[in-house]
Amino acid sequence: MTILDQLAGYAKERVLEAKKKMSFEEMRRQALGLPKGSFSFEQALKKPGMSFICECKKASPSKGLIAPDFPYLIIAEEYEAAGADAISVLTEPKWFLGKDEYLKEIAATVSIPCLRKDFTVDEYMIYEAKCLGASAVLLICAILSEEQLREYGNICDELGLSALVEAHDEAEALKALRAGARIIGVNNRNLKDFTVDTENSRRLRELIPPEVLFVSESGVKTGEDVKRLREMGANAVLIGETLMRAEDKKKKLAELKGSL
Ligand SMILES: O=C(O)c1ccccc1NCC(=O)[C@H](O)[C@H](O)COP(=O)(O)O
Repeated sequence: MTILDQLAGYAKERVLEAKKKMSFEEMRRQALGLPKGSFSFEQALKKPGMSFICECKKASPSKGLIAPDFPYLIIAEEYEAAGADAISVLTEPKWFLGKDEYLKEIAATVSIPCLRKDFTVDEYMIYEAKCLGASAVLLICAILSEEQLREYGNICDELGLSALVEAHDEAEALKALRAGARIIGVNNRNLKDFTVDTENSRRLRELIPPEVLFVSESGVKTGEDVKRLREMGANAVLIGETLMRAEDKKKKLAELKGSL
């Protein structure tokens, strides 16, 4: 069983528990009662040049504990002040030590869009993301059928949320396109052995039409990486560990933007 299977299996258990606290009907009712979102995440990625999605992540399956102290609100404010275009907030509790509260508080504090970075396995999680203040959710091709990608994309459209549809290989990128994805994230991390190769973005970029926003995820460490990804046509980079480990996040983001 891959780590993704385990993450998806546990997400299904979490949804069952969450539904005991608030029913699907009630969660949906509350989400639909909120003002429709303005697809602000998608808009943020449409600006000319490279957009930066900066991640708040305490731990991960591949790296274990990354940030023992995790002043998530300060980190989010630093990202915003440093010129991040959007913030990715991990809410998965077991392997990433994330919490829904992190997203709720960050989204209420910053004015840039927030992505709920979690392992969406049920439409309940999309309505929940809206109630937590997210502007976008992650849909992973490896754990969702094409039909689910399409259905969940429609729910996002109804709520005004953006869907970042994640692909790891050619077959998944084509599946995302068939399902109507408007933003495709290519993960450079091989989730079987955790190796990272940003060339994965180059391989898949060619398959994805220019009108579909292209996000390169994972393993971005230097300004040179960012420059290379921009040259290969990425609209945005999603950066976690490099920023989380940086003492001075403003300086690190400036460095990453520097060579553009
Ligand atoms: O990072 C992991 O170990 C991981 C394992 C299994 C599923 C997902 C995983 N990471 C999620 C991410 O997509 C990254 O947090 C994100 O792309 C940022 O990556 P990085 O800049 O390398 O921290």
